[in-house]
Amino acid sequence: MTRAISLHDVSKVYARGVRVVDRLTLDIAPGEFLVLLGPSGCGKSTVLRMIAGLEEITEGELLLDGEWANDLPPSGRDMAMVFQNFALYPTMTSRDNIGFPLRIEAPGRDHRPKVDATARMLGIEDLLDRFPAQLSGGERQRVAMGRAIARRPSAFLMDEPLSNLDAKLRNHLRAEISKLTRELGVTTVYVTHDQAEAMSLGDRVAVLRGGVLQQVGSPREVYALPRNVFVAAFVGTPRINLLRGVVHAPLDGAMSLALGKQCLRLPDPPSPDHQLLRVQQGREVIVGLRAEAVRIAKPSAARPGEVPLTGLVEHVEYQGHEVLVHFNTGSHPAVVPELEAPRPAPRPARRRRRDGGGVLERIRERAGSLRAGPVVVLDDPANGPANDPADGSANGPADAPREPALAPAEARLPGDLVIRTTPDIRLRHGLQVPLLVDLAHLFVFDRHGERICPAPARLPDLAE
Ligand SMILES: Nc1ncnc2c1ncn2[C@@H]1O[C@H](COP(=O)(O)OP(=O)(O)OP(=O)(O)O)[C@@H](O)[C@H]1O
Repeated sequence: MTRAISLHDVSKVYARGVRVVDRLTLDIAPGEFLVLLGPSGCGKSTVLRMIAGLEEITEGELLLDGEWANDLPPSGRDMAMVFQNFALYPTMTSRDNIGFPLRIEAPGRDHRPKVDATARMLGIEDLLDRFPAQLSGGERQRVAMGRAIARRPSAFLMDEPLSNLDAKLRNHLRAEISKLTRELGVTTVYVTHDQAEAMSLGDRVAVLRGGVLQQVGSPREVYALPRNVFVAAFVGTPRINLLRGVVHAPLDGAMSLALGKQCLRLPDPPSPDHQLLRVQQGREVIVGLRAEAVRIAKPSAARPGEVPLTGLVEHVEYQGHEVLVHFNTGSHPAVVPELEAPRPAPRPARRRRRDGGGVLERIRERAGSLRAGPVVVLDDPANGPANDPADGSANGPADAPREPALAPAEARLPGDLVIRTTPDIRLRHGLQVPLLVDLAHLFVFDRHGERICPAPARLPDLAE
């Protein structure tokens, strides 16, 4: 049996009033492999523990196969957990460790056939008589998996099960977990902060930031259509290039995105997606370009939808099958605080507006809190607050400057634009190189980090 797991508006507040999970809604289908992805401390394990019944739910409801389950004891949930620290009993052999949950469930019965079948499935038959201290990390994790699988639970809850293993073993076990859970057809919720792991394992990936769900979708969706700058930057390697830009939308000519010393000219007439950028005229935005959105080629080689740019080579990273080239294009990178800082910054207190608070403002403030603070920081510590020519103080709280920058831009790698190319192209430091940007792969985010191009599924109300 496999089960549906639903979380509706679930929050977790710890003793001292810290809200670590904030109104999380997620429906996980029977047999689905869902990955909870996010930086350290964003609340992933807390969500998993609430599903397991190891942590009380402060607000909201948990439904298992449609039945209210907030107060169901862990033993009544028929779920198995696998942790990152393997959690084996040191004085038991692998056979006894795997058979332990079976003995608890049905004492006195002969569980050898089930234990043997599980060991065969995991390829660990020859390890059954060893104690944990006589096993390698990978072998221990296989035994831990065996213990979770043996009693055929209706759901697996895995909390970073591979993070204590080396890279090669991790890749190998990742493939095994994927194969195994698919064969068993059991609903799996898997926690990780490793985006590559999330992308390769999940049917869907739920990205969390500061306890707030940012986006849930297939790996392809979250990569190709990230809802905000945080998701765009968290998913994909090398990290997406995020550049500060300004929209120029004259009434009688082509629109363009100014990127520091250069600009990207948009086609005229504009595409429906680009047309939506008109309302941003004069405003600062964040331009997102993945490494594959830019190629080295002369303007004369441009295909439809490609526009020129030039870059000065600052650093070349040879990776064997490909080369990452870091260019200086004269633009300014946008900073995403949680991705630059080793630990997420504490959630700052919300600032009160000087001009008092009406109902509309309170609604806006609540919407702001759903985003768990600014996703991106455009204020440059060196140059003072970002200026926004179109945006006077009258534009309301949505446009008001938010909290100051939390991470220095100096922590970044050299250059402002990283692109991927083939190893046969020889480039040296200091060379000026012609580039072509494929506008089909251009993202534009508003100054708060929400995607505005390609157009989001739900267009923001212009009054918001
Ligand atoms: N029992 C507790 N009491 C108070 N705060 C807690 C408790 N357990 C966790 N937290 C806090 O809740 C937040 C979320 O923790 P959680 O372990 O869910 O994050 P995570 O995303 O799984 O992080 P990691 O990847 O580092 O394990 C953290 O700030 C953590 O310090």
